[in-house]
Amino acid sequence: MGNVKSRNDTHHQGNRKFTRNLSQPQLTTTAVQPPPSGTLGETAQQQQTQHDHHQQSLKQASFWSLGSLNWNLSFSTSGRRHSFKQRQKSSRKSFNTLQYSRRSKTQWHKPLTNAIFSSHFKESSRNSEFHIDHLVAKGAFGVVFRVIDKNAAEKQQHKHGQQENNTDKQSSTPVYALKVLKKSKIISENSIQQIKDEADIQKLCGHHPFIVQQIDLWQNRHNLHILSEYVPNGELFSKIANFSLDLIRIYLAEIALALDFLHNAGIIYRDAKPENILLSADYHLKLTDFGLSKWLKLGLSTKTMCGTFQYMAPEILRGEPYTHSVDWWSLGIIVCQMFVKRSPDIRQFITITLPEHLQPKDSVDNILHSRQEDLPEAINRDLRDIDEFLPEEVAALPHEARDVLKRLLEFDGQKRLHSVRALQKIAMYKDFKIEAKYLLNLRPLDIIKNDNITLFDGDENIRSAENNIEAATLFQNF
Ligand SMILES: Nc1ncnc2c1ncn2[C@@H]1O[C@H](COP(=O)(O)OP(=O)(O)OP(=O)(O)O)[C@@H](O)[C@H]1O
Repeated sequence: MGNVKSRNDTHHQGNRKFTRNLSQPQLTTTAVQPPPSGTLGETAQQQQTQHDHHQQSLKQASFWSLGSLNWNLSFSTSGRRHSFKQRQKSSRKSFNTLQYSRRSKTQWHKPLTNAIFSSHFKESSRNSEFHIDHLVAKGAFGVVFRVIDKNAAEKQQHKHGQQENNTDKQSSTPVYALKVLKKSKIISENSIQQIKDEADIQKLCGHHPFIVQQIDLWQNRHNLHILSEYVPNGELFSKIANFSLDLIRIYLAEIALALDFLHNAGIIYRDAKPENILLSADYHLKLTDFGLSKWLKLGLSTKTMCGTFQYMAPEILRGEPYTHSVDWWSLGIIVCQMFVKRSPDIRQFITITLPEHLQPKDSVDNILHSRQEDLPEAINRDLRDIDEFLPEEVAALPHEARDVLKRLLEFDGQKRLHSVRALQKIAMYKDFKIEAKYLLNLRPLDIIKNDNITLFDGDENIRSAENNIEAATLFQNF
């Protein structure tokens, strides 16, 4: 089963926040223009030279220089975004103020747009220091590339050149993930503070072993750049087809440690889902994307409605104030998906709690097109019993698995399991230490092999030169 197929599994449906399909080129890049045919006064030889140059460029596409790209991105406003945030009035006001201040101008004044972000993003551009290796993903505000540090790569080549006949010439290539965000999109979506919080939070917490580390931040005229460590094995469910109890025990503990760390640092994460959980080289987990995270002291509550529908806790869907325990609910949904490859059916629940304009379209359509007598009984009442909501396959799971699911997917946020300390005490973690050091000494790959777990070949869409050209094209036209 390939990578693409896995995205069509039930537990992935309607939950993507970016497109990875690079198979449909849209426009040609500025960096690699096809040779102009029959330009006036051009000799056949000149045309041939240009053509050869073009072919050469195609071959070298895996070494795109960021500096050579035209950074004029255009964002589609119709693009689906599955993580969402209901904006607060106070921040909307500040956006309006910004709009009025530029009313008479046709373009953003460079110093103004730079100044908006300069507290977090330095102005010295580092773009020319990196080659785009390939497009990793397209997110809500920008794109993520795998990039290579040119200088470090050259130094390494030089070193290898001196180590003739060295049997092991392979060493780690200096690669990073570069997230490029369009400033105008951030401003127009009133997300300036959100981006700054994202940068601050990742900077503060990135040293945690199960959180993606931030390396650097900078801006140029049009874009913001977040350089992070590159996590090579992709998203959790894009790579792993099925999970054993032993593997789930490790992965649940790792994400629990990351969330607990954030919570104790005064941060609520609010977007725990498989797309934001990446697999490192040795198949440990790393949490990424702090786009919905917010500074919130442990014990305090907030009420901005945000997240990804499938993973949002009942109290958020009800529009009630909520606490850090919403992250543990999301973790429960992910663990349920790992156990039975299905999500709990939250649609009935959403229908009775979300205001109509916030309901996912398919669920509203399903309801509208159903005859009254076909509507599930639960629609007209509140769901209270967790067994009504969990997939039926859960009943066949071992006791400790059912136990952890019920504790994480507790409807009452206050009763819900919401700390590593509490997790450590339950049956699933008997004789198992939920500590980073202990976990890092375990080898998930051994478990994957021993338990006959299927790994998807996740890199098929990003390796060829053609796809790298499409990556640059997509980047330009995004
Ligand atoms: N450091 C990284 N290493 C490898 N892949 C990464 C890294 N960071 C992000 N990605 C990939 O890029 C995807 C999008 O990244 P991210 O979620 O940060 O972007 P985004 O614009 O915030 O997306 P959205 O707002 O739509 O959730 C991730 O789901 C992951 O697949």
